[in-house]
Amino acid sequence: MAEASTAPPDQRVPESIQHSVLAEFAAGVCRDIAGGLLSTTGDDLVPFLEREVGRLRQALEDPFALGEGSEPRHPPVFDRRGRIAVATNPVVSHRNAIAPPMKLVRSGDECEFTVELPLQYQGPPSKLHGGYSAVLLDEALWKAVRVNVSAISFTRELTIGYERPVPLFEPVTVLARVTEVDGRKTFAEGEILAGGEVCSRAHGLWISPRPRE
Ligand SMILES: CCCCCCCCCCCCCCCC(=O)SCCNC(=O)CCNC(=O)[C@H](O)C(C)(C)COP(=O)(O)OP(=O)(O)OC[C@H]1O[C@@H](n2cnc3c(N)ncnc32)[C@H](O)[C@@H]1OP(=O)(O)O
Repeated sequence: MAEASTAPPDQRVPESIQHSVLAEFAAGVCRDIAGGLLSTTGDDLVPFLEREVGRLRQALEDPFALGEGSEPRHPPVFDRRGRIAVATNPVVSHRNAIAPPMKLVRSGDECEFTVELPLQYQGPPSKLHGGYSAVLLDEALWKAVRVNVSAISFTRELTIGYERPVPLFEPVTVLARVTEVDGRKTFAEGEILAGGEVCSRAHGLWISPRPRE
């Protein structure tokens, strides 16, 4: 994820808001195509693809169809060196078609995210692939560390417990919090919940790299 820019406000956005909205809309269409390719077969396939391409074509021809005044969630920014930084994060970026995207709803001592996973994340039928549960938890626990510890840290260890399957096609909650800070080491834990029940638990260690000599 791109770190917030310290550039003056008039230099923060290197493209028009409309283009940023269009890019995020296009990422959404890509997500819908990715899911639709797994659930649409035979005679339905071509009409499905035509519909999705049509949505994109319409957005290109008439950007206002995307909703006047709508704001991009993750517009590119200039970084401290003046380079364009696009939010590439594969879990939370609205501009990355790979990301579901998982949305931050609360940030503080505990971080809370919500996400609804479509078919392209399936492991067992209608359930989330376990590796992807780890991806969601890694991101959420990293965020809790980022919010509560000043130095940027990287995941050194991550342990996941799978207690119940995580359902697809419905909102799930991901919670994360720091449990201990010890010098460069930060320990954190978190859970994925569906319908108020814990599905997966995680704990791990994040380390900020040794300062350069
Ligand atoms: C740079 C600018 C970027 C700007 C923009 C950033 C944006 C960033 C966006 C990222 C968004 C990603 C969100 C999801 C999070 C990821 O996915 S992060 C990516 C996955 N993780 C990685 O690639 C990390 C790979 N590992 C590494 O690079 C290095 O191991 C680390 C983590 C930097 C640590 O290296 P190190 O400083 O050499 O660590 P080391 O000296 O071995 O250990 C440090 C201390 O921890 C202790 N320790 C090590 N392991 C353990 C353990 N298991 N238990 C207890 N203690 C331990 C050691 O004994 C040592 O203790 P002391 O000797 O200090 O007492």
